[in-house]
Amino acid sequence: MASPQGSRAPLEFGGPLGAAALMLLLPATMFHLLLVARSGPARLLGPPPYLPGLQVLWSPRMLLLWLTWLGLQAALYLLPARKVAEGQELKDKSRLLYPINGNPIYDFFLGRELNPRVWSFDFKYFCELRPGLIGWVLINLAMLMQEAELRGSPSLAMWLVNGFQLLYVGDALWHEEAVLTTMDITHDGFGFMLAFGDLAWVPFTYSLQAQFLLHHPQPLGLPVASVICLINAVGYYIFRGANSQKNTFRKNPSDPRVADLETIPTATGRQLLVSGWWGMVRHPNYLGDLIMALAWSLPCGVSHLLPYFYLLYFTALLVHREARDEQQCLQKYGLAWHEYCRRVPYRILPYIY
Ligand SMILES: NC(=O)C1=CN([C@@H]2O[C@H](COP(=O)(O)OP(=O)(O)OC[C@H]3O[C@@H](n4cnc5c(N)ncnc54)[C@H](OP(=O)(O)O)[C@@H]3O)[C@@H](O)[C@H]2O)C=CC1
Ligand SMILES: CC(C)CCC[C@@H](C)[C@H]1CC=C2C3=C(CC[C@@]21C)[C@@]1(C)CC[C@H](O)C(C)(C)[C@@H]1CC3
Repeated sequence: MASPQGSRAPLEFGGPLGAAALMLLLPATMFHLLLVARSGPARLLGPPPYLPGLQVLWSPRMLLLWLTWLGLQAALYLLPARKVAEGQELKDKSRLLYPINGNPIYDFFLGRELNPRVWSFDFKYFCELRPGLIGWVLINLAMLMQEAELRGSPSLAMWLVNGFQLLYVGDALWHEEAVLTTMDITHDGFGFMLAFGDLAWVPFTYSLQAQFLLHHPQPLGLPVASVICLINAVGYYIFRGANSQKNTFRKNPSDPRVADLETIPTATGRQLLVSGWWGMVRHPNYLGDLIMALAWSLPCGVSHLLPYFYLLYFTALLVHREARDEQQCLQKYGLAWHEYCRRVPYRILPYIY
C-alpha cells in the first residue's frame, strides 16, 4: 500500500491548519444545516434555532441502525457475482515513499493510505459509492414518504428533487467503474475528508433540499417545473457526455466514438483531447454537474438561501478541485498541458472562468 503523497509533495487544503479547521468546520456545518432546515425561518446564515443536548445526539439505536446499514452494504459489496476491474497504476511503480516526519493532523485529514484494503475489501472504493450515495437516496425517499403522510401526497417539488438526485446516484452506480479514475481513488488517501465526506456529508447534506421541502412546502406550477426539468436534462447531458467521452478515450483511443477527435500528444505516451466536450472548456463535466446542482435547488423556490447551499458548496469544491487537478496534470504532462491550456483557455464556464 502506498502513501498518497510523496515526502516532498506540496501540502493541499491549507496544510495542517486548513485540515484542522476543516475537521471542526465540516461536522459543525452539517449539524447547523440539519438544525436550520427544520426551523421556521430556515436561515442559512443565522444562528441555529436551538442546540440539541447530548442525550438527543447519542442514541444506541441509531448507532446500531447505522452499523447495520454499513454491514448490509459491506455484505452486498462482497457478493461474489461482480465484475472485476483494474484500477490505475500507482504513481511510484518501483518504490513506496514513507515520509518520516509526516504531519499527523494533515495526514489524518487527507489519509495516509491510498488504497486501504483487508483482503479484497477496498474501504475507500466501498465508501465512495455505496453507503453514502444510496443512503442519500433513502433519506430523500423518507422525506417524500413523510410528506405524503403529512399532506396527503408528495409535492411536485419533492418529486423533482427525488427524481433528479435518483438519476444522479443511479448514473454513478451504473458507471461504477469510472470512479476508479477520479482523483479521490487515484490521488487522495482515505482519511477524515473522504470517510466523513462519503459516510456523513453526502447522505445528510446532499439530501438538504428534500429535508427543506418537507418542512417548507413550495408551490410549483407545471410550466416552471418543465423549465427546471430542462435545466437538469441539459446539465446531465453535458455531465454524462463529457465523462463518457473521456472514459471511452482513455480506455481505447481508437474507439470509433472518439477516434475522430483532435488530440495533443504528451511525453507520457497518453494524449489529451482538444476537441469535443474537452475542447469546449477544460472541465466540461464540472459544468454539467453544476447545472444539475442548480436544477436541484430551484424546486425549493427563491425564498431561502438554504436549499442553495449545495450549489454554493459544490461551486467552491469544484473550483478547488479543478485547481488541484490542474496542478497534477501540469506535473504529469508539463509542456503538453500548457499547450492544452493555450488551446482551451477556459476552465469550467466558457468565456467566463
Ligand atoms: N457530486 C459531487 O460531490 C462530486 C462530483 N464530482 C464529479 O466527479 C466527476 C469526476 O471528477 P474528477 O475526478 O474531479 O475529475 P475528471 O473526471 O475531470 O478527471 C480529471 C482527469 O481527466 C484527465 N483529463 C483532463 N483533461 C483531459 C483531456 N483534455 N483529455 C483527456 N483526459 C483529460 C486527466 O487525467 P489522466 O490524463 O490521467 O486521465 C485529469 O487528471 C466529475 O463529473 C465531477 O463533476 C466530483 C467531485 C464531487
Ligand atoms: C467533506 C468535504 C467538504 C468534501 C468531501 C468531498 C466528497 C463528499 C466528494 C469528493 C468527490 C466525490 C465524488 C462523488 C461524491 C462526493 C465525493 C465523495 C461521486 C461519487 C458522486 C457521484 C458521481 O457520479 C461521481 C462522479 C461518481 C462522484 C465521484 C466524486
